[in-house]
Amino acid sequence: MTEAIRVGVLGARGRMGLEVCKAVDAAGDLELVAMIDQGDWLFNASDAGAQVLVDFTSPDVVMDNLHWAIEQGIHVVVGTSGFTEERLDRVRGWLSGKPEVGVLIAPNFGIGAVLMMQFAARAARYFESAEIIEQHHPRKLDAPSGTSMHTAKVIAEARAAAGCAPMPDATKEEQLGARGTDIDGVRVHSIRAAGLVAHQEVLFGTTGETLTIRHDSLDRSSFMPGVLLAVRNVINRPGLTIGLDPLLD
Ligand SMILES: NC(=O)C1=CN([C@@H]2O[C@H](COP(=O)(O)OP(=O)(O)OC[C@H]3O[C@@H](n4cnc5c(N)ncnc54)[C@H](OP(=O)(O)O)[C@@H]3O)[C@@H](O)[C@H]2O)C=CC1
Ligand SMILES: O=C(O)C1=N[C@H](C(=O)O)C[C@H](O)C1
Repeated sequence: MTEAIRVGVLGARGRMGLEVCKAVDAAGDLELVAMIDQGDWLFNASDAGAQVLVDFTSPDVVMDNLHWAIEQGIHVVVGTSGFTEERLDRVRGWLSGKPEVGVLIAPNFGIGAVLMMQFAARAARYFESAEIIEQHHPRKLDAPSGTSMHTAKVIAEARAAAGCAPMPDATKEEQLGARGTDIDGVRVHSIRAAGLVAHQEVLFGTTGETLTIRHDSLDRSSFMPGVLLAVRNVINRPGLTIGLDPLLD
């Protein structure tokens, strides 16, 4: 019988961390060996022999955690948001000194959310306008969401590759924030309201028609199949993997 993969969770007492601990614990091929949260010693994870760390902490601390794990030769699955191109380049730099280590960073582990981003990229070239409306629970620290920023990026790349003209928008006078924020030329609007979990609409428009692509995470369990898929694969994927797409394909 193959040995279980030893997994440590960072942010283990948080909303996502708790769910990940339950999911890892319930998986026969994985063993939960470390639960680490604010104030705990990261070396608890290496002392426990963790082969993979799962990070759901905060954008403020995730880079330090990642750097430490890569230095220790521990593979990492990251769900924490806040990854700019500059941050990704820093991770690539750290990995160049540890080529055997795998890091998988996904803006969203929901399979439906991954498909929503793929569908949005596919639709992007056929519409004059594209705007994103993301909605989350009010305890979320960052806006716009990592998912919406990644979606804006893939839409912008698809539009640039197809040579699309700039989106029409005659706005001349704007109250601050009325048109959302501009991410790679795509407007992103962030809503925070009690009762929500994680939701996103991508609204496309062109002459005489609109297309709305919507995804809803109604419960944090929606992220778990994607997280477990990443944990099982990251040990055989040295270097940096961004998003779940290569694992699903
Ligand atoms: N990629 C995806 O599919 C998803 C990503 N996310 C992202 O995951 C992140 C976490 O979200 P969520 O679980 O809702 O947030 P929470 O605030 O509920 O959880 C974060 C946890 O991390 C702890 N923490 C803070 N600093 C450290 C540290 N240095 N080491 C270990 N633990 C630490 C926090 O402790 P304390 O509260 O004491 O600060 C808290 O318990 C966010 O960036 C969110 O956007 C969320 C859902 C899905
Ligand atoms: O904080 C959250 O809850 C979520 N964060 C991620 C993001 O910023 O996109 C993923 C999902 O939207 C839930």
